Amino acid sequence: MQTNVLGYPRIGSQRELKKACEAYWAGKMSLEKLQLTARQLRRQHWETLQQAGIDLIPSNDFSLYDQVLDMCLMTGAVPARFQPLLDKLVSASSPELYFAMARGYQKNGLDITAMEMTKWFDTNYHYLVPEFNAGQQFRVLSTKCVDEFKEALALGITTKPVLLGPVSFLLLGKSKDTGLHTSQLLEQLLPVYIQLLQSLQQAGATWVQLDEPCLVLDLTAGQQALYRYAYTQIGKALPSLQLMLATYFGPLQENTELALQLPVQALHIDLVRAPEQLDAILQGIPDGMLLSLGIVNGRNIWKNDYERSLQLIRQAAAAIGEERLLLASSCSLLHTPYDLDLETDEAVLTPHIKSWMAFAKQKVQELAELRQILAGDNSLLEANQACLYEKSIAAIVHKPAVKARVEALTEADATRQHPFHIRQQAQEALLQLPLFPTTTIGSFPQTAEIRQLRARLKKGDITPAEYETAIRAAIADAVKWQEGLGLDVLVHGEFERNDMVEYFGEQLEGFVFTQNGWVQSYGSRCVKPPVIYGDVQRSQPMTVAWSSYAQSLTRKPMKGMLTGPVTILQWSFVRDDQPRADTTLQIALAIRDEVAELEKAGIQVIQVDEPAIREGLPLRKARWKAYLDWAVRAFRVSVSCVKDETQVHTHMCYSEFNDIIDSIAAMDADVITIETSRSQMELLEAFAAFRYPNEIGPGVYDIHSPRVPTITEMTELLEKAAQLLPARNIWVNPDCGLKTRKWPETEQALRNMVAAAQEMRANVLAE
Ligand SMILES: CN1c2c(nc(N)[nH]c2=O)NC[C@@H]1CNc1ccc(C(=O)N[C@@H](CCC(=O)N[C@@H](CCC(=O)N[C@@H](CCC(=O)O)C(=O)O)C(=O)O)C(=O)O)cc1
Ligand SMILES: N[C@@H](CCS)C(=O)O
Ligand SMILES: [Zn+2]
Repeated sequence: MQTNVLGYPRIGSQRELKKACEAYWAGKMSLEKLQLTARQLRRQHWETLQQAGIDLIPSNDFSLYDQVLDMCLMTGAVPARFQPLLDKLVSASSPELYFAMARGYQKNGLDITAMEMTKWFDTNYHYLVPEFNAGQQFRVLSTKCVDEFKEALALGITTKPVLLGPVSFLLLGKSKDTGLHTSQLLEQLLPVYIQLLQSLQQAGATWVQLDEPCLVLDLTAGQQALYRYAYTQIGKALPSLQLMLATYFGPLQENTELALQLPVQALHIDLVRAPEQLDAILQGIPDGMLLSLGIVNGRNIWKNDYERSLQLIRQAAAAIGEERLLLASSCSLLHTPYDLDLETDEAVLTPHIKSWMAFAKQKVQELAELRQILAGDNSLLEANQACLYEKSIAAIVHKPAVKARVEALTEADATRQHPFHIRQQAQEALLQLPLFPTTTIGSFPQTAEIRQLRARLKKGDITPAEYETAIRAAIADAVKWQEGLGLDVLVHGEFERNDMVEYFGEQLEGFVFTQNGWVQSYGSRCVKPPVIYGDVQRSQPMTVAWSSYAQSLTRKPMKGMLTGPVTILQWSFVRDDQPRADTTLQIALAIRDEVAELEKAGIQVIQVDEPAIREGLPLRKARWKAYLDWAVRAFRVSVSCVKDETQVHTHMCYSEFNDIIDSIAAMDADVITIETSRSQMELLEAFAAFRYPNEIGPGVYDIHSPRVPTITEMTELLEKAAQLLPARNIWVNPDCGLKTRKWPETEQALRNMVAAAQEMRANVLAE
């Protein structure tokens, strides 16, 4: 049986790629050095996989920024606004155009906005959204996949190039012209894919993996037909190239027959997310097609349950024969950290919990071990079973009091004392805010100085007291500064947080965190998801001291700032021994305790961020309701303990809510702040059509760009909002937190934002 890895992390075990890219962007590293770093990383990854005995080693899974952006360059799908950079493109491998598409370009008299970024399926990874126009032309502009294949070959490693398949590439893209459906472009796109595949074959590739994750979505008959057309054409053009069609993140369901009919040599299926699909696949798989069994979880950090994997492998082997099977990761390992062996500090990750875990490098070993077990090495199986059994009964995992508290939850615990219209009056009386009140989403710039403070604290170079004094000083500055700008509801700035999820994970029982467990979120930005291993509870206040201190510095309302239960769950590595809903309710109770304590400490406005609620939505519509029911309930449990006059905010970004607006309303937050500026308030139409009753802060400027929005731009957006919603319900705020921004642009942008709100107030008075 062969082993197969769909993709490997690429940011570097010490985040070498992040550091190199950021240094290159800052003009502190040469292009040659950046390219050398990238080459070294690719080599390390290939050699790691080779040494583990993996048969199908991926290439072109590496990316300087994003694999979908790479595909745009390989197919020449460059949006027209980048034409000036395309015109002066010296070499296809020059990254100026590439990084401009990812990050925008404000140089040499040009001001070009970046491509839009959105979530990669239900993960916390973000890809750049391909943009297509009516006159779209495609051509091979970059030969990255061929270059990297040759690079590995020169090292003596024959790899399996990985490309995002043509249909998913189009379906994940966006049409920029009304009347154009991205699917209409397939015919023009295919010759470019065929040319790339021919070049790969000429270079010596025998296997190519085409990722088609859209096959696990609800597809229309038209979209299904695209698959038939695309793969028939590719199959005809390249009869002797072995294609592996890779599906992941869910079951094929009604697309099973379609996938099995496509003229490909192998199909990869995700048996971690969807083991139930194996029966149907085995029944329908045509003679001669190989099956890659995705049994090692690419989305989590727990050791594989060998017994369970072996059952699936044996079932498949009995049906179609061992020689037609490949043992594989469920999806790319991009979503897991590098190497558990780098977790050496036992005070951070105890050896006990560490013994239950596997990162990317260990997962690759697991594939090799499964093969050894199949060849008769029972000791590996026994060791694995002993470890998993010990984990299942470990006293540190189970806390009966936590389970009992969740079970005792009632509807009243998830319901505020009075309906919104009564609360709104109480809050208006207490807070005395002007019309169009201004606020920000929570974080202010996480400068190098602030991050270094934390790094020095970790190293023991400064004491906790010195750290606290420095963070308090940053908060005091931020409070004064916000008062100076004239903002109405202030924030403390979140300077004490490394990350909005990790910070809570570090303080809650039932969580552990890691030293090096970095995972790419987008481009050079990484997150270190905490690990939920057991029942969750709060043993001490997590934010109250910081918020109370900030409130003590001002008479204006200071927002308490928390991350919501669904987002904490979604952005952590979760335990795999109980339903996600149960874990979320445990987190909700911990947040509820914090909310109650903030209120007791005199905080009148409390924001509970839920940016990941949309991302957590199941990929198939049929499963939405069940998810939304528990997700909304968890949010309500986390905030419903407060008095009517305590104003509960929530915040969401990267969100397309049009089809879940009723659930957003059911969360019953007094105020919701949302990302809307890039879509020109499009989202508000859904809120208006639904007659969304509570208050809304539609983002009036994009925080992903250093660009400072003008007052007029923001008043225009607010005018649009005022046409759709009652003025009484509108807040004025940016799209999201400002942690990735620098202070000078933040100050100018917020100054303009306050001026825009003042103009809106004056207009209302004049009417
Ligand atoms: C809102 N978003 C978030 C998502 N997921 C999260 N878990 N958190 C989020 O906020 N998903 C959706 C979006 C994604 N957006 C972002 C935005 C920004 C980042 C980001 O900036 N990440 C940082 C890492 C943050 C962090 O953990 N910082 C630590 C450690 C910092 C560090 O690197 N320290 C240095 C030493 C200090 C120095 O010299 O500068 C070191 O260790 O070498 C901290 O602040 O303490 C990033 O840099 O990538 C992520 C997602
Ligand atoms: N309060 C967080 C929300 C990010 S989604 C912040 O401001 O960064
Ligand atoms: Zn946000």
